Amino acid sequence: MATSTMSPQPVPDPLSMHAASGASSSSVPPPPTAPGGTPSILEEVAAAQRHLRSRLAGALTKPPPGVAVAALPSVPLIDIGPSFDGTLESRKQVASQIREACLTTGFFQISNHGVSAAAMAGVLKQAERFFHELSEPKKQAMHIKHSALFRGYEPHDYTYVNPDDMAGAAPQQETKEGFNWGYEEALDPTGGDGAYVELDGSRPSAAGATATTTANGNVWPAEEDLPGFHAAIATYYGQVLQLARHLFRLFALSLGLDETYFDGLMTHPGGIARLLYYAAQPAVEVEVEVEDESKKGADEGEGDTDGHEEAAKLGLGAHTDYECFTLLLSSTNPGLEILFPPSAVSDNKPIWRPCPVRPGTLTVNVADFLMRWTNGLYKSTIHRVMSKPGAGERYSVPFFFSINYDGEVAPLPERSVGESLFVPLKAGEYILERLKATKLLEEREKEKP
Ligand SMILES: O=C(O)CCC(=O)C(=O)O
Ligand SMILES: [Fe+2]
Repeated sequence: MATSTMSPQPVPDPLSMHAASGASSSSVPPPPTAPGGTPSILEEVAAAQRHLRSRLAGALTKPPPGVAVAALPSVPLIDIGPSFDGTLESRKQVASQIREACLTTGFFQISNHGVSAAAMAGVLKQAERFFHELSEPKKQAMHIKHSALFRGYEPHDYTYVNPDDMAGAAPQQETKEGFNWGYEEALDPTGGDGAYVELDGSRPSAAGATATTTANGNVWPAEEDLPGFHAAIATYYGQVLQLARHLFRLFALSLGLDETYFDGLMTHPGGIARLLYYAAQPAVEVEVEVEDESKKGADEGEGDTDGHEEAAKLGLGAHTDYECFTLLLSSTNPGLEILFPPSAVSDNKPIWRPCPVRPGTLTVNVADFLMRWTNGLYKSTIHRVMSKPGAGERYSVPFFFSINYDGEVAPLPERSVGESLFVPLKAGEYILERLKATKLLEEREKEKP
């Protein structure tokens, strides 16, 4: 079991906290006071699950009667183009918009981000080819059960991002299928610093490499099976990785830190990425409720007033992400939903809202490691994917940006985030434990020594 290096301290419920300064304190309970002892990452994993469960209980799926969609929280769009113009002034101006989004929704979308339209279209096209053109035996040969690091092909029912979905009276299978890979120096436009370590602290070993498995444990389809696949993935990954480094400098500025504050922690960053596929669900006949026009949404991709929500299938269970932040590219079919925290406008209940579809943008969300590092100041917000009948298939490419997995993280300065309640730990240890918790219980049993 991975445990963090820490002195005995209470275990805060990381997702229920608000920071000493600046955080929006939307009905968050105080952190539980644990009786002495050494808290472990496993306890934090359990706390995250408890938080998820409590937020899901009583969550609204529709605006309360009489509340206009426009009055509900949404996902801001930030034009980050000016942050590339070479002036600190412009970078600070973009950083302050990022700060506002991180303090409130924890989600924002970015335009003029520098990832080329060709790279985005290319990786989405490869996602389609992977799930439709590669034979079942070839996919199964890359099954993630062969990887200690969750690399390769993930059938829809092997992991449950919300473990509660696999248990209880009404277990719900996710519809998603995935293909996962991680950081490699060969995919990093900077070439890295030669010091990459994996989630579990291991160093890539050439001994493990084969024609389709790289030294760091990534598994790729053979070139003859999907010509051009690897090249398109590498192009997109390189661009999105560099964008993530740029964004992390803006995050540093947004926290009132020097913009190079995190630089030494992203020389060989963790960067798991996935191709995700949500199969189309056949259209069904539904009674369509006639809505009051004034309640209709101004957001793109609303799509939640069409009466199909009851028949929707769970694409990916409700969860928060684990790393620092996620950069998500998706096809134009809607499906991503965000659980906004309780507020007066939603009767003080959490409320599910669709994430707007804004072609050409990338969606950014704060994840749990950054949330705990910022002492709860930046919000890691629950989200899920629902596949609605007749909405067509959906592809997405999340990129989960982490600092170097072996980077020991000290609390951020008190002037930025208040007096931190979090204990230092290594990013890799934390993320690996969160990933393990998504595996089917029987799979975890099998792995016990
Ligand atoms: O497919 C999507 O739109 C979201 C994916 C996601 O939230 C995840 O993989 O963590
Ligand atoms: Fe996610």
